[in-house]
Amino acid sequence: MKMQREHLAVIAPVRPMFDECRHGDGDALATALARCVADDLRSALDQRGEAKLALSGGTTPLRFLQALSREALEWSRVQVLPVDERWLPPLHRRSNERLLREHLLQNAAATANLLSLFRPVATPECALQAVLTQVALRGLPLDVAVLGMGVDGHFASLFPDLPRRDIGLQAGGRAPVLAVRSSAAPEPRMSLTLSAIFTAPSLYLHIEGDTKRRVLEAAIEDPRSRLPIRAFMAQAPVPPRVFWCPDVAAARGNDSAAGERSASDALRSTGAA
Ligand SMILES: O=C(O)[C@H](O)[C@@H](O)[C@H](O)[C@H](O)COP(=O)(O)O
Repeated sequence: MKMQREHLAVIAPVRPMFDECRHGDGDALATALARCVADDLRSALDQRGEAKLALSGGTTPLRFLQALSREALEWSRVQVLPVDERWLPPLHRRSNERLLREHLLQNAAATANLLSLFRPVATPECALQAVLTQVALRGLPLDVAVLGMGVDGHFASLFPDLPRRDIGLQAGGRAPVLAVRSSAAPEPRMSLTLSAIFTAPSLYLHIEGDTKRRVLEAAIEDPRSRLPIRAFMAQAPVPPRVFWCPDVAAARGNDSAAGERSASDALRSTGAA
């Protein structure tokens, strides 16, 4: 994979980057990120009369989504889509669609339009062509993409054991959506690929805790790293803006032993452990 070294040079001074992107705690981080994303959406609405926003699931985004839902803008002209979906019914507690409906599509953002990556069929593979067509026609190009990251260095549902890295983790990958099965995920997934995520001129990475910081630092500093987040940071057409706060997660107990194990596996895989 060709690494854009000049780009890494931009973000490579990692510790200063973490000084710049550091926010006191999860609440301050969520508010700051919501304001930046809302400004990006307003710019897109001013320029084109529409805006397209891709958001991650998981636990980190909750306060961010709630803060974003309170931002005043023309939400009825905003298309929101998950960067990935667990292959579960939209009412399931682990559904990312449910997360967005419950935490973003409320308050000012109640009128936003949600593009689902889920279809009521048995597997993501069965729905892939339909979802791919809809994402290509209605979801892209994005204006803003906000990614999270697992302690194993995954983002979206692009995990370290992804078999089709050429499609999922190459900027020039031939498909915007991929059906994913991974030993790291309890259910099959549908995920945007880097080629779809990179259509956004505004890229954000939203992470909390020192464990994720160490994984990200190691991935940025090691050109041999095969962690998915390395593929994102190294190929991004614009420098991703990292929003990070220190170990709030540890205080909440999110940096669990399992999380530490995955992180040390990830660090070992980059030779940084
Ligand atoms: O569907 C998902 O789970 C997300 O899209 C995923 O990529 C998430 O961003 C990371 O797993 C981090 O999750 P946490 O915020 O819960 O650590």
